[in-house]
Amino acid sequence: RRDGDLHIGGIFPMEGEGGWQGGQACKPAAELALADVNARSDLLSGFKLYIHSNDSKCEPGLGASVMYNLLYNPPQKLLLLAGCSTVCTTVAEAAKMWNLMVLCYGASSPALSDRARFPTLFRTHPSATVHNPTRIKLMQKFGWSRIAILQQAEEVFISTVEDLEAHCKKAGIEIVTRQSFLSDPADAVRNLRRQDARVIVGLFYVVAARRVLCEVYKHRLYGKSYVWFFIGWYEDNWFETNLEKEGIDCTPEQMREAAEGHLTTEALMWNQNSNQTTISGMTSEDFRSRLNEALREAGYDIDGERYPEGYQEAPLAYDAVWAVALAFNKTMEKLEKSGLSLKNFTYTNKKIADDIYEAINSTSFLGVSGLVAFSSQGDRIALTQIEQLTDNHYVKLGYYDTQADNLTWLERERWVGGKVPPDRTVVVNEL
Ligand SMILES: CC1(C)CO[C@@H](CC(=O)O)CN1
Repeated sequence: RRDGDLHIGGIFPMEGEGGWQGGQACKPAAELALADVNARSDLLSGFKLYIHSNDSKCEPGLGASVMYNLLYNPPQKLLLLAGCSTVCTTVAEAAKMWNLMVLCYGASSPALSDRARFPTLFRTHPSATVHNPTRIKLMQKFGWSRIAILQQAEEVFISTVEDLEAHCKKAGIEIVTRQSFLSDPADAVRNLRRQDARVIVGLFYVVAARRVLCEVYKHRLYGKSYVWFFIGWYEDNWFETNLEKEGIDCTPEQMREAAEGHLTTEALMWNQNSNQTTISGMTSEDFRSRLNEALREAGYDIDGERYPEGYQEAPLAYDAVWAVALAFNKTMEKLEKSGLSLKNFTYTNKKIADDIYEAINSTSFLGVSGLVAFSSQGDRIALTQIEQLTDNHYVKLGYYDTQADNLTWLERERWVGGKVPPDRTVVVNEL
């Protein structure tokens, strides 16, 4: 019989001004998973898993101090869960000194895909680069081989664009111009028109996206001769809210007109097949109901559509705890063969750390966020979803499985001009 307790650290972004406060929904989701794995007699039998957590406010410094407090206060922790790219960068860079795995449920930065800097990092949240093969696939599908890029000067978008450029080069797609801006996109948008850009990939946070869209309206860089790729994880009506508050001098009608027809790409975070039973015995819709119940109890007005931040990513946190439990289970079985257990883990014991690494590295299970598996860089392997804004609401156009290079297309796209916009000015020779 094995008995005892297994402890991990949880660093959740709950409050804070900047960044992503996704811990608000992700912490409750992780706690649901903790209850579920502890209720399973066939998992970690004889052991109970505990999460000791604190708020990072999505600030790397505070995240670091939360980590030190977790490590220098008993009981000893076996692994760290964390959210936010900035916090994961700091925590994952330091954790290797304690032989600790770090599992990030809310970090999209491409910079984290680096085994040299982050040898023990895994993430159930896909890298922002997961959009790029999908963008290329769509360009090939619609015959666009001449594109432009408009990006906000933020680390996550800079490294995503570098990855996109590499994909374009490989696919023989020409980038006629790459414009970036800090916070005011006016000049950058004007330059797009000068370069006669027609197919434009836009990479910016949602506040900058509203500024871009108003400039696009003013420069008439929309309609039947243009195609915009935006990021798909903004809130649904992002282009008509907060206009006054953010000093956008376009009306909701003008914003809607400029937005009509744009495409979006995003990583799938909720298993699409809603009646498929996952490892927990729940479907992703069962999970949604349980999460909503937990959030109501925490005081969120879910029925009034007042969702906490991180709701979209909650399945990633839920599945992260399952990945830990399954990896510990696998490690325990292996250690038992040599008369050891996870209770023998210490911060200086690289041997057991390597066993835990191996176990996480070979993860493969169906979670509420879909198939959970990691690349050799510890990145989440995920499907992407493509949508188009038609008559002011988002229509699902299809899904893309990069690994299998399989595009599921629903034939629902509609073009303002009734046909696929060309990627350049088409000269019609008079006969
Ligand atoms: C899709 C998004 C909003 C991207 O940023 C992640 C947070 C981060 O990368 O810091 C959370 N999920």
